[in-house]
Order: sequence, then C-alpha cells, then structure tokens
Amino acid sequence: MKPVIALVGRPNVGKSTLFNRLTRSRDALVADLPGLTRDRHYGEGRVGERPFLVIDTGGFEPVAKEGIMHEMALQTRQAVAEADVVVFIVDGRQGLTPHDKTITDFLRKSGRKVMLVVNKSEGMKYTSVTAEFYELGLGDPYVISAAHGDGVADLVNEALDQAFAQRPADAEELEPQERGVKIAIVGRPNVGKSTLINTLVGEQRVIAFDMPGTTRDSIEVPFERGNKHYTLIDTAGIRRRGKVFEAIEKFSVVKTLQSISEANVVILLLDAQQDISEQDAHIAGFILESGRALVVGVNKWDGLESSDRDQVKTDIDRKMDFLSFARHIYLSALKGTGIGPLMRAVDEAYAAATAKLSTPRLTRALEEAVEKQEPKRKGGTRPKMRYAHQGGQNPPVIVIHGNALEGVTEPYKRYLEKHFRDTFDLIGTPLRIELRTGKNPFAKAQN
Ligand SMILES: Nc1nc2c(ncn2[C@@H]2O[C@H](COP(=O)(O)OP(=O)(O)OP(=O)(O)O)[C@@H](O)[C@H]2O)c(=O)[nH]1
Ligand SMILES: Nc1nc2c(ncn2[C@@H]2O[C@H](COP(=O)(O)OP(=O)(O)OP(=O)(O)O)[C@@H](O)[C@H]2O)c(=O)[nH]1
Repeated sequence: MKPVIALVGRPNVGKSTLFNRLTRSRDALVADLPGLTRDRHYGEGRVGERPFLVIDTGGFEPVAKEGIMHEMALQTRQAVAEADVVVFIVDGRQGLTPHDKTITDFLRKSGRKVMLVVNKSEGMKYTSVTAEFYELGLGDPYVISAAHGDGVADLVNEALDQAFAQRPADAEELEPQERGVKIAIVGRPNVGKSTLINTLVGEQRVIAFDMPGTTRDSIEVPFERGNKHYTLIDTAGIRRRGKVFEAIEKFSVVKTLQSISEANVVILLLDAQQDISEQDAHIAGFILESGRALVVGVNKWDGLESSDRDQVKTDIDRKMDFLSFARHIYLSALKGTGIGPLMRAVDEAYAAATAKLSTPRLTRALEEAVEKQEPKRKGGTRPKMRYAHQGGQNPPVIVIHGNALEGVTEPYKRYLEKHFRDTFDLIGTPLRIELRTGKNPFAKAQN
C-alpha cells in the first residue's frame, strides 16, 4: 500500500505550493475532460521509484466550532487520522505564531509521526530560519522551499522512510497465478459495494480480524468464477496502532485511492435509483487519474420501470461523458443479475489494459487515421506523423514520432485515440497518446 503523507499548517504557509510540486508529474496525465471534477486535495506523487499519496488540507483552525473553519478542521482531522506521516509546515519568513503552537498541540495528541518543515527558506541560513521553531518541541526542523523545490525530495524520502518504519511487515502474499485479475469495487456510500462483494464471493468471504494494536491494511479476497481466479481488494478500514482516533467520516478517499492503486481493474459502482452526484464524479476522477482499467457497474437495476431505465442511461451518459471508454453494465448486486456480463467486462478491460501492440500494427493504424483525416496546419507547417510504438502498458501508451508535432491539437489527439481504440478494441482502459518530435540530426548540438 502506498504511504500517505498529510500536509498540515495554517493558511498561506505554502501547503498548496508543496502539494502541486509533489503531484505535478501526475497532473499532465488527465486532460481536462468536460464534466470531470477533480479533487485537488488528494494526489499521487513519486520520488524516484517510490510512490505515495499526499493529502492537502485547508487552513486549519483546530478550535473552530462552526462554519467553514470547523468544516476544514474536520477534514484536517480526517487527513491526520489516515496519514502515516504528517508534514507540518510553518512559514520561515513569518516566523513562529501562536496558531502554530495550537496546531502542534493537536498533532501531538494525534499520536502521528510529525515532521516539522520550515518553508520559504530559500536563501536563508539553516540556523537562523529554524531557531525559533525548536520551541515547538518537534525536534530538528526540515527546511525547504516549496516554490523553488529546495529540500523537497529529501523531505519526501525521509517521510517515506518514516512511514515504512512504522508499518508491520506485509502479510504473506499469494502467488501471482492464484490471484488472477485484481479487482477494486469503489463507489460512494450505500451504492451496494458490500452487497456486490458478497454476491461475488459468497461463502468464501474472508472476515478480516481486527486485533487491537495491529494495522489492518488492504485485504485480499480470492474467489473463482467460471474456472478463473480473481482477487478482490478490500481496504475494509484502516485502524492504526494505539487507535488514537478514528477517521471521522465513513467514506474515505484514502481508502478508495488505496484500493484503486492496488487493483488491475476498478469497478465503479453507481446507484441507478439515485441521481449521479458530485461524489460519483470525484471518484471517477480518481480512477481516471490512476490510469486503471475500468468497468462502470450501474447497480440497483432491479425495481426500475423501463422508462426509468432509459432515463438513467441517458443521465449517466451525459454526466459521465468522460467514462465512455468503459463498458456500462446494468446489474443488481442484490438479485445477482448482470454478474456474468460484469465479470466478462472485467476480463475484457484487463485484456485491453495489458494488450501488446506491435510497432507495424500501430504504424499502420496511424497511417489509416491520417489518411482519413489529416492534422491541421499550424503556422504554415503541417505536423508530420511518421510511426507509432507502444511506450507502456496498463494503461497502454502509444508514442507517435514525427516532426512539428507541437502543432497537433487536442481534438486531433482525441480523434487518434478513438481511432486506436476502435482498431485494437481497447474497451475499458484509458489510453495515452504521446507525441514526440524527432530531433533534427543535422542540427548543431546545443548545450
Ligand atoms: N518565498 C516563498 N514563497 C512561497 C514558498 N512556497 C509558497 N510560497 C508563497 O506563499 C503563498 C501561499 O502559498 P500557498 O501554497 O497558497 O499556501 P497554503 O498553505 O496552501 O495556503 P491556504 O490555501 O490558504 O491554506 C503564495 O504566495 C506562495 O507563492 C516558498 O518556498 N518561498
Ligand atoms: N434494490 C437494490 N438494493 C440494493 C442492491 N444492492 C445493494 N442494495 C441495498 O443498498 C443498501 C446498501 O448496500 P451496501 O452493500 O451496504 O452498500 P455499500 O456501498 O457497501 O455501502 P457503504 O458500506 O456505506 O459504503 C443495502 O440496503 C442493500 O440491500 C441492488 O442491486 N438492488
């Protein structure tokens, strides 16, 4: 499971700046699709080979009893409860404030591992910028400049070391062939996730034991259908050592993100008997950002009149336009209908995500696409696409090589994506198109 780092601090200390820096590389992966709401408070980051989740929290007023500040305090508590390590940011230019002390008291009570970080420290001496913060009693401060990036990689590496040091050794893992496709079922509260898990797994359901003093990570529940092995990822709740305090809300974004990132295929459950909500769109956004293969399960299909069914289908297609690459399966977890098609869609999405696409086939498909419709000229030059190769799997990345490719427009990229998707039957997986303009071998080397 990916370690979770929460960024906490009073307003304006640079939390968002640090958050953006940590998650920036991921940002480019999802184009701004119409209708897709993205949650800017949760993100994935990576230093070197080490992935992690990061939570940005709003300005924090631990004593607020009502209003927006109270709401934000609740969110911060939730973030702290779910974090492995809290990065507590203070402002090196402004110096220590009473508010910093209040936050320190709160963090100390939380029992979490806290790293004190002095931001905005570019161009300043370690001793002078940190001196007054020793008073907080949180040990040697780390100094960074979120805006310039100084000290950020060291900070994250240290945070990850701390996170791993606290974790119990992972439970014994099953052999890959026994696991089959790993599936996460995600969705907002009450859509029927537990019901679907029970329908899929039946008597094989493994009840996780919940001993005080242990950390319960994701639970893997193996099951079989039609002689095929699958594994359900069930992050059934995370309780930390010492049980200092529990997560406040029942729905946990962290839990959802963890299961998505452990899975090969995600089933996004929607409730056909309720309107599609903002929360559904948020969860869909997380799945898209992860690049995982996807099946949309429209649950509670039982008990709907056929006119209602048409209405629901239209509504989902309109509001979740950006999920049109995935199959929509209409099912009833309760009655057990639609389960066969659901699992076939899972297999299909997995196959698409892991498809191997050879350079000649890709290049042929590219040529066909260009023949049907050429990219527009930009500033007198027409982008010239020469060949395509596969740059990655799961999700498939198609790298197109050529010249003047900066001029290729977003709509044309989407056109290409659709063409590749149709040609290779890539249903249920996001697809990434990368354009690479070749260097002119005759140009002089520049330093
Ligand atoms: N000099 C300097 N300024 C910084 C640095 N990091 C952030 N800032 C500035 O500090 C201000 C606040 O940064 P934000 O990232 O919005 O701070 P925040 O903690 O997320 O603020 P809230 O969203 O209000 O909670 C901005 O004007 C940033 O440009 C830094 O490393 N050095
Ligand atoms: N009519 C109908 N009701 C269903 C179906 N699936 C689940 N339900 C009902 O919806 C309610 C919520 O189901 P759960 O399986 O607990 O939902 P969940 O998504 O696990 O909920 P949380 O634990 O809150 O996240 C229960 O009352 C179920 O009986 C279905 O296919 N049809």
